[in-house]
Amino acid sequence: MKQIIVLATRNKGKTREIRELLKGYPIDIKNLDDFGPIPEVIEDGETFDDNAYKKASFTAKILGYPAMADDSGLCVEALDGAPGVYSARYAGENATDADNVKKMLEELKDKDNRKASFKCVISIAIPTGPALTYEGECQGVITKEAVGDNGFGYDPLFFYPELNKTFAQLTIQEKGQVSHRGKALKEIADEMDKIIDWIDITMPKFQRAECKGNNS
Ligand SMILES: O=c1nc[nH]c2c1ncn2[C@H]1C[C@H](O)[C@@H](COP(=O)(O)OP(=O)(O)OP(=O)(O)O)O1
Ligand SMILES: [Mg+2]
Repeated sequence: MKQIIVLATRNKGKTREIRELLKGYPIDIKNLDDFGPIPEVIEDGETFDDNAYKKASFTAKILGYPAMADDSGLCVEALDGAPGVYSARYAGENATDADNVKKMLEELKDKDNRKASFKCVISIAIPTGPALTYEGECQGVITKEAVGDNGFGYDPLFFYPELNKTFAQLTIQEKGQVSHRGKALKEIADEMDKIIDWIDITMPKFQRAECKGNNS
C-alpha cells in the first residue's frame, strides 16, 4: 500500500512541480483540498527552515497524516538578501505574483549587480512533531523585464545563465533538473525508501490510546 503524504501548500505552481518530480514513487500525495477546511498556518518564522517546519508539522498534527511543506523564496544580492522569507508578501500582504514581479523590477531599476539565488527548504513531518528536512539552492541573474510564460512567482525574472533562459522558459522537468526545489526533491527521491521506513517506524499507528476499562 502506498504511504499517504499530505502536501501542505496552497501554491499551484509548487504543487505541479512536486507532483511531477515525485511521480512514480510509492507515495500517495494528497492536496489540502482533499480535506475539509483547516486553519491557515502563520508563516512568521525567521528562516525558510522555520516556516517549512511550521507548515508541515501543523498540517500533520491537524490531519493525522505525514505532511510535506515547501518554504522558498528569492534572495537578491543588491537587496541584502531580500525578499527572502518575505518573497510571497514582497509587494504587500495579498500580493499576486504579478505585483511582486513589478516591485522587484522597480527596486532593481538602477542596480548593476543583479545576482540572485532561489532557496527552498522542504520539511516532512509526522503528527507527533519529528521531521526530516531537505534543502536546495540555485544561482541566477534578475532580468530587466519579465520573459517567458511557464512556471510561477518570480520565474519570468530568474535568468539561468547555464541554459541561457529564464525559469519561465523551461518545462517543469527542465526547471526541476537545476532549480532549488528540484535539488531538494532529488534528495527526497534518492532517499524515498528510507523516508517511508522512517514514517512507518516513527509514526504512531493509533493517535488515541484505546480505553479498555469502564471510566465511571
Ligand atoms: O520556483 C520558484 N519560482 C518562482 N518563484 C518562486 C519559486 N519558489 C519560490 N518562489 C517565490 C514564490 C513566492 O513569492 C515565494 C514562496 O513563498 P512561500 O510562502 O514558500 O509559498 P506560498 O505562500 O506561495 O505557498 P505555501 O506557503 O502555501 O506553500 O517565493
Ligand atoms: Mg506561504
